Amino acid sequence: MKLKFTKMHGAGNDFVVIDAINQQIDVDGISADQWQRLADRRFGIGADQILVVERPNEEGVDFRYRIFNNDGSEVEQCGNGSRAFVRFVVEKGLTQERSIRVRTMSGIINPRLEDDGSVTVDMGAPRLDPAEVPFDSAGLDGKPEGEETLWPLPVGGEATQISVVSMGNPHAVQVVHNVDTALVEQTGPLIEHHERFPKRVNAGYMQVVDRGHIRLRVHERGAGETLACGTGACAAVVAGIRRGLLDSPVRVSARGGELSITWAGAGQSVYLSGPAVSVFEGEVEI
Ligand SMILES: N[C@@H](CCC[C@H](N)C(=O)O)C(=O)O
Repeated sequence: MKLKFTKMHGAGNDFVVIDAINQQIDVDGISADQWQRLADRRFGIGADQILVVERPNEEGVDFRYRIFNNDGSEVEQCGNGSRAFVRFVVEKGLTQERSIRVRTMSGIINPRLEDDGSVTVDMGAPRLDPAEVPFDSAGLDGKPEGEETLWPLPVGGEATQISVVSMGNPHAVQVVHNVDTALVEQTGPLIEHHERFPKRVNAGYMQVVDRGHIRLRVHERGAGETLACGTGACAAVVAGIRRGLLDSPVRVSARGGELSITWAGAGQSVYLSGPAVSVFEGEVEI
């Protein structure tokens, strides 16, 4: 089967975007191996995630957005991808609107393409109950810090203090002194596969620069460390505000670019802003 695709990125988090509206594709018939090959940087196009654009099967939303990590797993949410998504559907003429409602596996999000080409996304409210992440906290002695609970997660023989946040997808966030020297490659995979996270987890490492600025690295579930993670940025800022370390809005410096996060507190939506760029188009055999 031949597929037309667009290669895009948001702050260096890169995507293969596939239009499954104008192409007849049996998305559920594509195996994890085939997604992996498409995303492979040597044998395929190369991407952290593959994003599929579909018509919704319900009223009140404009599109259905499906997300596959480069290990072939389908996941609930992708923040940077949602910015690429709205840019793609506008540029391809799939909508006349610049603000759209999009169904993901974990709910409805609302990305808006601004006149300067940047995108702001209403990502919905964070879910803060550990059971919703999901995180198994049974028997762990969580310590309150501000409105947040810090959990002592044993990682590589050390008790790492983590916050757990769901942005539709699961995140474990820790504060580090310096992101450049944080042991992301070593501990990221251990946290991702930790037995306390039954659906695995994205592991975030946040350095607080000041109350309105963090530096962030994220080892992503199913993709390894990426140059930026949109939901990871939302989760880190939510955790930082709840711990009393940050005030909204917060600038997030990732290795691939800058994001901005706004959050007014519990029960409120998190807003993610940043770039979305088309790189090239092509056709691939899968
Ligand atoms: N890059 C993303 C998140 C993609 C999904 C994640 N790896 C997961 O498995 O939950 C973002 O920008 O949010």
